[in-house]
Amino acid sequence: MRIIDLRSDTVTKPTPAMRRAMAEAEVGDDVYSEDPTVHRLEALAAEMLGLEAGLFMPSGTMTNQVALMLHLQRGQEVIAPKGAHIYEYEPGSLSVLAGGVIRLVEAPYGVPDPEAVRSAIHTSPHQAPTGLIALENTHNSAGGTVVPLEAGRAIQQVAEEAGLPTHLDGARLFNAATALGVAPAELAKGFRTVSICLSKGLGAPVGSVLLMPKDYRAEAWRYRKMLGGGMRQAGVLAAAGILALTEGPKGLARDHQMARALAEGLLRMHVEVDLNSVQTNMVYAHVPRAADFVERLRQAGVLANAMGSRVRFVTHRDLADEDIPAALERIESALHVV
Ligand SMILES: Cc1ncc(COP(=O)(O)O)c(CN[C@H](C(=O)O)[C@H](C)O)c1O
Repeated sequence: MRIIDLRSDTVTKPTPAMRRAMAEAEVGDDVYSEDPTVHRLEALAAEMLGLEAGLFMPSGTMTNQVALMLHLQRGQEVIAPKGAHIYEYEPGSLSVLAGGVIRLVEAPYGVPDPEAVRSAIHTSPHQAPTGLIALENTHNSAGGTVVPLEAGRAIQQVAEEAGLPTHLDGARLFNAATALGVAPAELAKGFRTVSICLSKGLGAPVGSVLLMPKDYRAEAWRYRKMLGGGMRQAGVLAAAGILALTEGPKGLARDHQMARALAEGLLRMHVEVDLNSVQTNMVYAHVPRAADFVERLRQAGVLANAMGSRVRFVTHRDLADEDIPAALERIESALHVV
């Protein structure tokens, strides 16, 4: 039986073209800044996102954490939307590495109200001083929801008035750009630092890029080295990353269509899904005893993740057209197993 893997878009495997590019990549020691393919990837990412410099890293957790280390002094606070990945799934790194604390603000569908952000900014000497405002686009635990341009701009305005920098966790920024029909650079505009993942829907096997002002790069490089992220002949990975940027976005609309079809199929089975939150390649379903249900799904040949009281399904490029209808059949059977 074909296993249908809906756990995450991180499960995407490199395409044959990526494997060829990896095998043929021109490489050098990137710790000595001598890998030409890494340089090409970083320059391409910076150009596509409209920021001055990029730094290639092994993961999105590392690009986020290096950004937090760049922005925060010890004891400072970052304001972020409730459910932010930097809080939920980067195991306390913010406190250990940047020495910071986090203040989560309500964020319906991943979009905080600008006034809620403004009122969360600390000014009293008795409180942790606010050092950064972070957003996440798309917002994973809100459902893979997008932060529209005007909403992002409004929050950047609040940050600017308070003299604060902003960071964008853009692990799935290209999904947001596809859903909104805008260029990724439009969504990145105005943020001091932007993290993008090559290894999710864009399909690269490994890696993320942190985009930033060029005068930040030396310090970011040092933090990456401090975390053990200095890589040697990383051009083998960067070659796939270049194809992820140039070819990956083309397939994202299909991922979103598959997620929509999955959500509508679940609703037909009376599974609780908020269709308004299905905006890109994720579907969160409220199913009683989510972990048990995910186990029954595994036995039926569908892989998904239990995220608290919800089950998350993520569509991606490696799914075949027939996988969503097949998954729905298996999900229905798993629903009726007592
Ligand atoms: C918004 C966001 N920002 C950062 C990251 C971290 O990227 P990696 O460290 O996994 O490369 C993720 C990964 N998300 C993973 C997934 O969705 O399967 C898990 C939850 O960590 C993310 O969703």
